[in-house]
Amino acid sequence: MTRPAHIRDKAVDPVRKAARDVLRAVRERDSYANLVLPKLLRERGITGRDAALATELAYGTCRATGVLDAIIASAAGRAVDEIDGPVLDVLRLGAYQLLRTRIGAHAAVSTSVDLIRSEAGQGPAGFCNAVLRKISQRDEELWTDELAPSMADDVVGHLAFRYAHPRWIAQVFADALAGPDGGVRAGELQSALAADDERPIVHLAARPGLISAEELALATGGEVGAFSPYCVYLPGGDPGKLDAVRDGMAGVQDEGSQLVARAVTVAPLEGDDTGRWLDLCAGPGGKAAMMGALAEIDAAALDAVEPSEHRAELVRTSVKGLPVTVHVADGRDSGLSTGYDRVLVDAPCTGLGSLRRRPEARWRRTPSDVPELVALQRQLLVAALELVRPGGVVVYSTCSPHPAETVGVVESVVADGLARTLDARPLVPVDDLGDGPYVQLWPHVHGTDAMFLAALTRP
Ligand SMILES: C[S@@+](CC[C@H](N)C(=O)[O-])C[C@H]1O[C@@H](n2cnc3c(N)ncnc32)[C@H](O)[C@@H]1O
Repeated sequence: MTRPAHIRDKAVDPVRKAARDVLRAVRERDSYANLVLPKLLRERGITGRDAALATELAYGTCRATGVLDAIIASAAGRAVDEIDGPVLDVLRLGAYQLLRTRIGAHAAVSTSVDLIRSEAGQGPAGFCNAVLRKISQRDEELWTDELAPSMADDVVGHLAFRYAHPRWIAQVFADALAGPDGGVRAGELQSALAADDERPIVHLAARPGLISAEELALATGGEVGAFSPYCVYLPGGDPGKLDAVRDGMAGVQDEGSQLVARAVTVAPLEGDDTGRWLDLCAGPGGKAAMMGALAEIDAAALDAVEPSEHRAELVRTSVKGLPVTVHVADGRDSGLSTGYDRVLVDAPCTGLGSLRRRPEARWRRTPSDVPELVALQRQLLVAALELVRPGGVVVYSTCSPHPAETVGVVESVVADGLARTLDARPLVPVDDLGDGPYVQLWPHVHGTDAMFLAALTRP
């Protein structure tokens, strides 16, 4: 029997309800959790510790979805696609609390049952209660022992389950860590997946020429970054509320991305830098803003290309006041004239290197996304090589460590005689980058997203 509205609403915890509503938007509308949640918290006046808990529950549940589903299916005795969506959202939220937080079992189960009952009535609430109680009988370790392949049979499959990644992505990480020539990081899969399963801290980029990283750290209570001279690590809080961010003195940008943008501007050239710089895939404009600020200091000018009008508008906003011209065009056929000294191709990619910053992304991507992206990446790189002058430099980067998107694209262009690789390691102030000539950053080693970069020139 469904209860009257005033009783229904009373029982529901607003923090869990907010997290549940995010999960629902992700499942029903393919929304991005990190766009939905902040808006929802603002609208409902959820702040402080409650906001932190809602964030942990929503993002944590999104990150762990595939593993939670395997456990729910086992406990429920049926596949998750046979469970009603709204009930599944709450089961995921409850299972996450039971397995991956310190919230007591009683609170995790009862708040979940309340959520279901308020919406769907007593029957589904009873089902939810039974499934969550069954899940609560074991911890995550025991469920992993029960449901994951053993380390002896399948290391990658086991670690994928343990650290909540789809198996194919864990395999991509393993391949990338092994590297094209035997790899210095083979054997680091467990650390890599563990770091990718953590919620990352926010990185700020101090706008070069306006504020130093030290000043920004003082102003925000943050800590100066380890590698990028512009980076500040922010321990917590909403970066959108910081004066420095509101005033355009700083932006939110992963330290790895800062290093890529900077690398383009410090790469040695043959001949003088004539000040013609290009960002061929600019939206939403994080790297264009960094390169534009450095261009201003070096008396250079940056052209920024982006085919999507909406994203081009984001670039215009982020480069306001800088010597940057935004072009709405396809980078493969931009209409720009050749002769650039420095070109960045920050190619559209699977984003497998920044999964930790986009909670639901790992469960949405599929291996079938890769070939089309690789074809586009290659075409963009070829276009960049036509736009750069002889002796100029093209930096090719992806926020993905997938070997097909990184080394595969670069080496296919080199094999066709269209480019020669340069050693990218001296462009990045990071030790321990292996044998080169490429740079592959990793969350578990550098605390950055898994950015790849290669430096190329015309042969
Ligand atoms: C990885 S993002 C670039 C991120 C950006 N450099 C930054 O730091 O903010 C790739 C961008 O390439 C754009 N893109 C997609 N197809 C493109 C094409 N054919 N030519 C140029 N850019 C393209 C996407 O719209 C997206 O904005």
